Amino acid sequence: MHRSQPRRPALLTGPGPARGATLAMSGAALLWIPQAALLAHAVGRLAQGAGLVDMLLPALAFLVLGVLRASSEAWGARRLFAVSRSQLTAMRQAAVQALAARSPLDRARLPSGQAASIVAEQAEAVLPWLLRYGPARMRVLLAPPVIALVVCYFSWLAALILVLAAPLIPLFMAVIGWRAKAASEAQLQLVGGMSGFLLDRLRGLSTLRALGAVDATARRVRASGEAVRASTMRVLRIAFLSSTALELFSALGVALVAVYVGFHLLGEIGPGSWGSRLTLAEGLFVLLLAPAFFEPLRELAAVWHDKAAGEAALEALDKLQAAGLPLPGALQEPDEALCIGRAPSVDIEGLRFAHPGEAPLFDNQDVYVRVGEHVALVGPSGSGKTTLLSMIAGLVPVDSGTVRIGGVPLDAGSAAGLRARMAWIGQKPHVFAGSVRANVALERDGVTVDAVSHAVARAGLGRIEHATPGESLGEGGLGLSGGELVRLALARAMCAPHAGLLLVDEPTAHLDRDTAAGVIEALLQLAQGRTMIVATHDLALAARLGRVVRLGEPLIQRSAA
Ligand SMILES: Nc1ncnc2c1ncn2[C@@H]1O[C@H](COP(=O)(O)OP(=O)(O)OP(=O)(O)O)[C@@H](O)[C@H]1O
Repeated sequence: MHRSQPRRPALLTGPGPARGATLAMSGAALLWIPQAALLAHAVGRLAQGAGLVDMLLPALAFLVLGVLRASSEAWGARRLFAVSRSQLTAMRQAAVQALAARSPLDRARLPSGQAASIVAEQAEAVLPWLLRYGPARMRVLLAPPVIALVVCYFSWLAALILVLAAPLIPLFMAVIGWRAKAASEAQLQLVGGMSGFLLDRLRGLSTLRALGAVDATARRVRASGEAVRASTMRVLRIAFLSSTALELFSALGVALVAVYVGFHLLGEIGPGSWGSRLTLAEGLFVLLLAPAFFEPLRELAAVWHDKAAGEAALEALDKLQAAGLPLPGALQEPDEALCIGRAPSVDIEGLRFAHPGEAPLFDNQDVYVRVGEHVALVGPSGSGKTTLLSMIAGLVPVDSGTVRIGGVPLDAGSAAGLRARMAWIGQKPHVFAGSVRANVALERDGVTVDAVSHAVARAGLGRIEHATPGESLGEGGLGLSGGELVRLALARAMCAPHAGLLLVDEPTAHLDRDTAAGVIEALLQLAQGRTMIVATHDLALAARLGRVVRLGEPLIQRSAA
């Protein structure tokens, strides 16, 4: 697919809120022209025999201009920092919102470790680009042309030397910059890949240990680290090369002007100053302006790789915002006013759905679950049980057909409100690093301490809590058994009294008979007075539910409902 150019931050594209700040920072460089004039004038006067008293006024003016220059730069830098920070925050928010707006079933989403690395770490590279590259670029557009004109007023030959030396610098910078950008992109990709790899392996540490794959994983981590080191060195080499080339050309330019002015003052070189000979003060003035002509170019070169890194980071942020499978109603507040009843019915009509790039999973499927009914959804592996539960939860948009929960059509407008009245109980609930209670409460509004205590006791989680009082559960639930994880999911659902529809995905898979029996009891107790659909291969569980339905057959004839 053709990738569009990354969106440039407004600071670099047009008049943004920080345009004034950038101008103040860049314009400050021009104040060196009157400062140099004062300096040259004072030296000229001294050479003509003036006393130190005559120097007081120029010295004072020089000082005032210096203070003005420093304060204008400081004000601009502070203002630019504030605006750039808020702009970066906005970019991060947009990326996170785009991630949140994608369906959890979207396989094209970046691994969470990589996404986290881009948002938290790589995105920071945008800041130096805005803070240093932006003002440096404007200074290059402003200062050298003005200085060249001023020098030209006194000596066209000195101006010509400056103007001829200048293009060599951007030319070399551009050539080196292409390589720097490619190297920076490769570097960011490597760092992101390594972060993602590390996070995924840390999550699966117990599995790796069980499979005896810890050594192999350690070797891969070492190899990734080595690749990142080599790529960092590549970026640094290019950065050093670019500044060396630049220093060389600017030193040559200044030296040529100095040679010209020196020989001109000695009377060795006549032409180049519009027919009249330069005075000492004029020669000195030209000489003082020559380094200031190259200074912005040197500054730009020093921050050139900031642009490359910033653009690469912006591209990575853009990648996070690429369109994908949407999550219906992702960024909406749940509609509190939706009225679907305490234990809603589920009515699916003419459902058609295919995962992206795959054969249709459902073709004109009808499903109906009555108010308060408990249904077991069975079928061979891959028949679409989990996918169907996901569509009832509004986690993925249907291709065609309608899903109604409690009579309310599930669409982008109603999905958030309907989801707030459902609970999902899966085999692998995500466990956050935190206490058992924090993992049950999940900082949800209205979940009281009493409700959490009650849920922990009813779900049989008290044993883990007492075994590790006040201790944090590991990220991803390391060390928790399959049965304990399902109990945690049950306890979470118990703390959601408004969830009238329970969607349960294989709650007893991989559990021994006794544990499974305990989970089934807890589940049935939780489901009292609620509608429940359970995807399962467990015949013992299916037998305890009101109705068993094979996928591919209508759950109930609509007329019989
Ligand atoms: N996020 C996804 N993206 C693409 N295809 C998917 C996705 N999730 C599932 N599938 C595919 O859809 C089909 C149905 O999968 P699903 O998990 O819904 O079946 P299931 O009946 O729940 O299976 P099981 O009993 O093994 O859990 C499978 O072929 C699966 O590969």
